[in-house]
Amino acid sequence: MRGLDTFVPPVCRVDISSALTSPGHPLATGRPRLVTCRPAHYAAPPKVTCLADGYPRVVAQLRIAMAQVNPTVGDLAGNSGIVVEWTREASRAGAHLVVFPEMVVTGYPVEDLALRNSFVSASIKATHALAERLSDEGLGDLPVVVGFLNRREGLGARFGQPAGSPQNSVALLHQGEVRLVSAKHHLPNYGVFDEFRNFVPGDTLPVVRVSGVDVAFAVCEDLWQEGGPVAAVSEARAGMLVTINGSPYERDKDNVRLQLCQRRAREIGVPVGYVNMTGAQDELIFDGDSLVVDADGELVARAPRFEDALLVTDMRLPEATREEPPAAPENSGVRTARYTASERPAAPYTPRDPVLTPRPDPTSDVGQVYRALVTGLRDYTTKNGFPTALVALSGGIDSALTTTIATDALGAGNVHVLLLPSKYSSDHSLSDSEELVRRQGVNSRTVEVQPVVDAFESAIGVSGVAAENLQARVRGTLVMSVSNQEGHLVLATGNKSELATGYSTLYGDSVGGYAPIKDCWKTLVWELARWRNAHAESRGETPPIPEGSITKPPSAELRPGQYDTDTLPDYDLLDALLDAYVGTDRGLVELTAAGFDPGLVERVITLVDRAEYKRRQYPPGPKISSRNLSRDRRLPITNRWTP
Ligand SMILES: Nc1ncnc2c1ncn2[C@@H]1O[C@H](COP(=O)(O)OP(=O)(O)OC[C@H]2O[C@@H]([n+]3cccc(C(=O)O)c3)[C@H](O)[C@@H]2O)[C@@H](O)[C@H]1O
Ligand SMILES: Nc1ncnc2c1ncn2[C@@H]1O[C@H](COP(=O)(O)OP(=O)(O)OP(=O)(O)O)[C@@H](O)[C@H]1O
Ligand SMILES: NC(=O)CC[C@H](N)C(=O)O
Repeated sequence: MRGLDTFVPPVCRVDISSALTSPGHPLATGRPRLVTCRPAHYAAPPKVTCLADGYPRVVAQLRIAMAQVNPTVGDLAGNSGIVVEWTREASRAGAHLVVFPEMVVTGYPVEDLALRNSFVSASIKATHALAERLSDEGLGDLPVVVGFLNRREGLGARFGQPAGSPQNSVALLHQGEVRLVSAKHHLPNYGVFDEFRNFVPGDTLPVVRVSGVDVAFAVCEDLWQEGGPVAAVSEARAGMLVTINGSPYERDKDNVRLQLCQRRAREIGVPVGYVNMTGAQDELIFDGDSLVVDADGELVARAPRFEDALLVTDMRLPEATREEPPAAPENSGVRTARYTASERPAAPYTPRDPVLTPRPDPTSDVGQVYRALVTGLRDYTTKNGFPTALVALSGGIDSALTTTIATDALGAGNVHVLLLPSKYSSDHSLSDSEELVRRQGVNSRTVEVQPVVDAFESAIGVSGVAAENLQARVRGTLVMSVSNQEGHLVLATGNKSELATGYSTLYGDSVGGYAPIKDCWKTLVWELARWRNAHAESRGETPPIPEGSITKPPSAELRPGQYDTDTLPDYDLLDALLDAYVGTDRGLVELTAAGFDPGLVERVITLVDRAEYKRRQYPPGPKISSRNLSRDRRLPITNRWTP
């Protein structure tokens, strides 16, 4: 039995060319969210493409629409509605083909919902209903490619589902029917992904002949791995490869994706289209960034980031010449193959090419992180049905930035802040908070915490760190009570440096439903605040964050004259060390060899390892790094191993 690495799947084809009429529409312009691309070479005489067999191909024209949209997990009806709406837009734009992201019908990732028979059945039903609805609404002639959750019949042993095993699949909808189905071949199982737990792999390459061009499809990770469907594209003599993706945002990943598409296009000698989703799902943010590269790897078209968009691109592609009957089995196009334990899950992709391409997106790296955080907060809040958010505002940078992200995501009217001074709060704590409230126009109220702290103290008698933490816990209780009473989502304000070292109070400042900056090192928190203020200034607006909140030395203000640097090293050094430890799994020996002081390394490693229990209880928050402190890094709490 061949392993996944070398397995080249058979091709399943469907030819729908004859059913298609010429689009005959001019490219629509000026429509909202429609990005049309007419690459320079479009107007030039068609290039004659020579394939591996040396035969020149006639060149056909294909107008392909890639819909970068924001589905919601589990909202099958809402997601189907999105597909219909954007298909209509693609039809207006005269597209020959419209392609949606990975598992757009169910939302992505569905995690263990994939293991529920009822959910798989609902997804299959919704996909068939979607094909019918598209036809009923006069859109049946336009081939629509969607990702959905399917099942492989007769292969249920591994998942204990008599009806069959779940598959992350792609479907072609055309003229009221699901015409072709095929499943993702490479299942990512690293970082945040658990697809080997949830799906069985597919074993076919789907190829659709549309307007005379053979277009092959693959699903996300299939592009990242050697072998499998992408390797079969040349053998299938397809004229273009289109991948449907649910590729989460990480800093610097846009370049990696572009280079990957470029490399694959050169390898297989045909253009590559890449459609990704937008929005956020729990901790993951999807930044869109859909793109098309030609057979030489040149960037032809690129959609905006973090925004829904329809990327319409005119391609000149080799016309399919082989007289070949569709090879798809009668109904689904899926061939069954025995799944064996020798098939391994996909390994992480390591870019091989040096980063040569200049960053095409003009937005700065920090600006992109900021947009990602806003997207994450907006979608978590709205998709979970919260109209408003609540932050405890201390005048420090963490709560100031958290409030600002909330204001940008939800609007000032939907953001509430509590000012909760205690006897240790500095004057600037209140004045900086009040200044932020004035600048942003959020809803604010002040509650003195001291009487409540005093009442607790007299009831149980606490001292030292326990007394310090009591203030934080009283604040946490007040914030949760207001949320409970009024229905706001509480935002925890902890940053990644605090989470890593355990520098927060359990059931105190760590309470909340969502933690917008939990994947941002403290040094990045300052950068983000400066970026946001500079961005406002560049637009002639008042900077939203008071300068004092950015420049003051960080302090928990739990006792007089307390500063973070009393117990933690300077944040530049701390963050560099934390990034090396958390981000790369290096231990004491390697970190010391890298130049960090051995005593400091030992101290920091101990802090990080001991705080695992706190991190497990911390709210979810948007992932922006290649290794967050949630699913990207899974460590035991009970652990006597020291690295
Ligand atoms: N393995 C484990 N599994 C489950 N629970 C475990 C545990 N180990 C300890 N615990 C429990 O955890 C509790 C101790 O944790 P906790 O109550 O949080 O308190 P603790 O970690 O002792 O102290 C909090 C630290 O965070 C600092 N802080 C607090 C607030 C804000 C900021 C800031 O600047 O933002 C900094 C504060 O100055 C102090 O250094 C104990 O009750 C202990 O029983
Ligand atoms: N006086 C206060 N009023 C309201 N909330 C407070 C107050 N002090 C602390 N908090 C809450 O507790 C969180 C932890 O704040 P703390 O002052 O301990 O240090 P921090 O981690 O540097 O945060 P920040 O930079 O926001 O001050 C704050 O972000 C805020 O949400
Ligand atoms: N959905 C997927 O298969 C995602 C995996 C892929 N490597 C990515 O992050 O883009």
